[in-house]
Parts: sequence; structure tokens; C-alpha cells
Amino acid sequence: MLEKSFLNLDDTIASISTAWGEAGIAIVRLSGPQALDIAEKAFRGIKPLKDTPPRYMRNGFLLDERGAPIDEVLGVWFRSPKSYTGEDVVEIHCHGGLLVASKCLELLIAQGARLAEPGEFTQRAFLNGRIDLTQAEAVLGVIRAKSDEALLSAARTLRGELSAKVNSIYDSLLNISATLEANLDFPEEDIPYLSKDDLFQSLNAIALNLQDVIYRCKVGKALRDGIKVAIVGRPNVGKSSIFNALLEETRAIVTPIPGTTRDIIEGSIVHKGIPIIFMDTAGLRATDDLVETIGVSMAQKALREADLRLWIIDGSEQLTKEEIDMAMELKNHSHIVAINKADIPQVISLEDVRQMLPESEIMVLSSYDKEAIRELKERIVKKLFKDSAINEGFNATARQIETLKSVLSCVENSISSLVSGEPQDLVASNLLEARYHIDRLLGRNFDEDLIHLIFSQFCVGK
Ligand SMILES: Nc1nc2c(c(=O)[nH]1)N(C=O)[C@@H](CNc1ccc(C(=O)N[C@@H](CCC(=O)O)C(=O)O)cc1)CN2
Ligand SMILES: Nc1nc2c(ncn2[C@@H]2O[C@H](COP(=O)(O)OP(=O)(O)OP(=O)(O)O)[C@@H](O)[C@H]2O)c(=O)[nH]1
Ligand SMILES: [Mg+2]
Repeated sequence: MLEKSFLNLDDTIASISTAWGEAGIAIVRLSGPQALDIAEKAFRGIKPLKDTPPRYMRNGFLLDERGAPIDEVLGVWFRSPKSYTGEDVVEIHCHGGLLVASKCLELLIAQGARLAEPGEFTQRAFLNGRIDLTQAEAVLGVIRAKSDEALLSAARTLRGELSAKVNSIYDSLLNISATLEANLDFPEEDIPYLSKDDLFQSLNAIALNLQDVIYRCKVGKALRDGIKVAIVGRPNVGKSSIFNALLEETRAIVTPIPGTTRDIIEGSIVHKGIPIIFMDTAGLRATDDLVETIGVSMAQKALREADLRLWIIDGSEQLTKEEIDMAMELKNHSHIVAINKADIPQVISLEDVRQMLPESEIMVLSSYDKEAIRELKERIVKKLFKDSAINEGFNATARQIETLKSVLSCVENSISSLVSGEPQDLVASNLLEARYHIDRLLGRNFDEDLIHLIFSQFCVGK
């Protein structure tokens, strides 16, 4: 059964908000209507907290259930609504020992606080309207950021830049809808009239704006979760050698025997703030070997599911028929071609490959050439992101990107209804649906299960 108590804001919740382990300080936090009363029973300073101004650090002692002081601590309280959660909040900053922090929490629970669920403080900030859902999710982005760029993108979203963009799109949609409805309801009256051309211009501008936001969300997602690059090609062309060179360590076995790699081997690096997860795969060929056959089908799966494919061919040997088929398949997916083994006499040139794949990005290299490998990393990132974009990301999850795409498709549908001369109420109903998706994105309408799902990914105490 799903625990639904989390939507109840009457409880006062408590948890240790710092990491579990020995440290200089640990913070135990309380939020809710009883926060001050409960804390008062376990804290003794020169003055009680209630007689201490909010946000003022008061020195005192933590008292156990018998009134014996067990630690010297600092206590501070925040008066609702000026706090992280929007409720009364008390923080006790005790020494960062495992025992003392747990004791402090236990004492507060004994005095009537309830143990907070993961993410419940942030959830309350959301439920109390202090932050919207994109900001709440950005908190997790800040906590999990693994690079400066990822951190900046999460912080930008936490500050509300994505919310502001989306809210302004919402307002534009609402304005258009209002005028449309007025036109529909009172066609004869003297109300601001929206010509078909004006309408088309406005909707187009909104669609462009949305595309930009979606792109920036994708960048932010890549900054946080990384991009998957599958290294594929026929056996013995040097996939594992290039994989090792990209990672700058010997992770995969390299031998002159075709069919060396069977399992998928993953390894990641961070380039320009973007985590790149490389997947070395089994050489693609038809084989009777059972293990290799399984490896080949795993390689094909990786090829389909990756964000980018790195197709390796051996420049010192003729292309096989399978490779020519492969080239045709790659046309449908984003990819980079690397002609390997440039250090030995070549039988395939860049032009030969270009004839087959005129649109593709092609590089001639040797897995031993460090400079070329650096260039390859650069091209991988460039292939997926405009240079400027990396500094403009928004923290977003796959679900948020899907929601934004739904908004976009509603706007696009409204444009095509308009262009094909369908009745204006069709345009209006598409715009209404677009606004519905924005409401979901910002958490202005939500179901409890979704909220539970989102916040349960947070750490305890956040
Ligand atoms: N000790 C401590 N550090 C922390 C937090 C915390 O709760 N406690 N935070 C969270 O976990 C983050 C900071 N986030 C916060 C966001 C808003 C408010 C706040 O009180 N806002 C009020 C008052 C603003 C003012 O007057 O300065 C407001 O916006 O109304 C507090 C913390 C990170 N560091
Ligand atoms: N001359 C030369 N040989 C290379 C280069 N890169 C790899 N090789 C050699 O090519 C052979 C195959 O290399 P691997 O990296 O194991 O090839 P692979 O594509 O992973 O092969 P499978 O795992 O069997 O699919 C090895 O003998 C490597 O030393 C290169 O740039 N130049
Ligand atoms: Mg290999």
C-alpha cells in the first residue's frame, strides 16, 4: 500500500539533514507547526528558542530524556513562511558523531516529531508553494551534480529560470486563448480581434520558444545523466583499442584475434562537463559461436539505444559487404565514422567512405594517436551539442522533457488546425491542452503517486 501521509502538513517532521558518518557538525532539522515546542524540550540555552529572534544562532545544550546534557550545540529557528519549507523550521547543529546525531533525532521523535520521509522537506516547500516542481527536482540536480556545468544548470533551474520561461509561455497561450474564446463567444462585439496571420505569428513564436527550452533541457539532462556512445563495427577493426584510448586506461582486452570482445564493456569520462558513457561492443558478424552470437545481439541493441554511434572501420582492409549494409543502417541514426589504423598502409580513404555516407562526419585516425583521440572526444560533444548550449542547460528529467514535448505538439497541432482552416475552437482546444501539460510540469495539478515517485528519489533529510 502506498504511504499517503506525506500530503499531511499537520505533522512536524524531523531528520538528520547532513550525511551519515563522522564529521565536524551534523544538522538535525524539524519542520512543521510544533517544531519550536518540540525542539524546546531537548534544547537548553541561556534563553529558550522562542525568545530568540528567528535566524539567530543560539548556543545551548542538548538534553537527553532525563535532562542530562549530552552535547553542546547551536539552535536556530526560522519563522513560517520565511524558511526552506515555508513552515516553522528548527535546526539543531550538534557535533557530527553518528551517536550524537541519532540521539538528537530520537529525542525529537520522542517529543512528538515524525521521522521525515526522503525528500519530505523539499516536498513541503513544494506543497506550500515556495517552489514549483521544476525547482524541487532541481534541488536533486544540485545535490547530484558531477561537474561545474551540471551544477550551474541545476542552480539555474533552482533559481526559477526554467519556471519563468515556461510561465511566460503559459501566459502567452492563455492570452491567445482568451482572445480566441472572446471571438468565438461574442463574434459581433467589439473585442480585440486576432487575425489569422497574427495568430499564426504568435503560435509560431511560442513553438520556437518551446523548441529552445526543450533543447536546453536535453542539454541539462545530458550534463546530469551523461550521453551513451556505442562503439560498433566488424571484428578486429580496433574498437576496444579506441575504447581504451578514450578512457585512457586498459579496460577492454585487445588481441589480433577477431571476436575478442563479447560482453558490452562500459566506461565513462567527463568531457567539457558532459559525462560520456562509452560502450565497447562485440564485433558485428555472423558466427556459429554461441557466446559470440549473444554478444553480437547485445551489440546491436546498444547500437539502437545509444545517443550516438561511433562506427569504426579498418582503413587497411577492404570494406566487407556487411559493412556496406551497416553504412546504410547508420544513415538513420546519429553517428561518427572513424577510419582506424591510419599508421599503416591504407586501402580505404576518407573519400571512399564519403561517397557511401555523404552526410556523415568522418575521421581518419589511429588508436595510438593521442591527439586524434582528443579530437574525437571533441567531435562527439560537438555532434550532440552546440558549443554555447553547454552553458545554458536546464535541469530536467526524461519525464519533464516528455511533458514539454507534449506542450510543443499541442501548439504544433493548433498551428496546423489554423493553417488548414479548421474551426477556431479546434485551435482553442489544443491550446487548452498545452496549458494542461504546463500545469503538470510545474506541479500545479498533480496526482499523489507522481509526487511520491519524484520525492522518493531524494535523500533523507532533504
Ligand atoms: N543550515 C541550512 N543550510 C541550508 C539549507 C537549510 O535549510 N539549512 N538549505 C535547504 O535545505 C539550503 C538553502 N536553502 C534555503 C532556501 C530558502 C530559505 C529561506 O529561509 N527563505 C526565506 C527567507 C529569505 C530571507 O529572508 O533571507 C524566504 O525565501 O522567504 C532557507 C534556506 C542549503 N543550505
Ligand atoms: N596498426 C594498428 N593496429 C591497431 C590499431 N588499433 C588497433 N589495432 C590492432 O588491431 C587488432 C584488433 O584490435 P581490437 O581493439 O581488439 O579490435 P576490436 O574491434 O575490439 O575487435 P573485436 O573485439 O574482436 O571485435 C589488435 O591487434 C590491435 O593491436 C591502430 O590504430 N593501428
Ligand atoms: Mg574488442
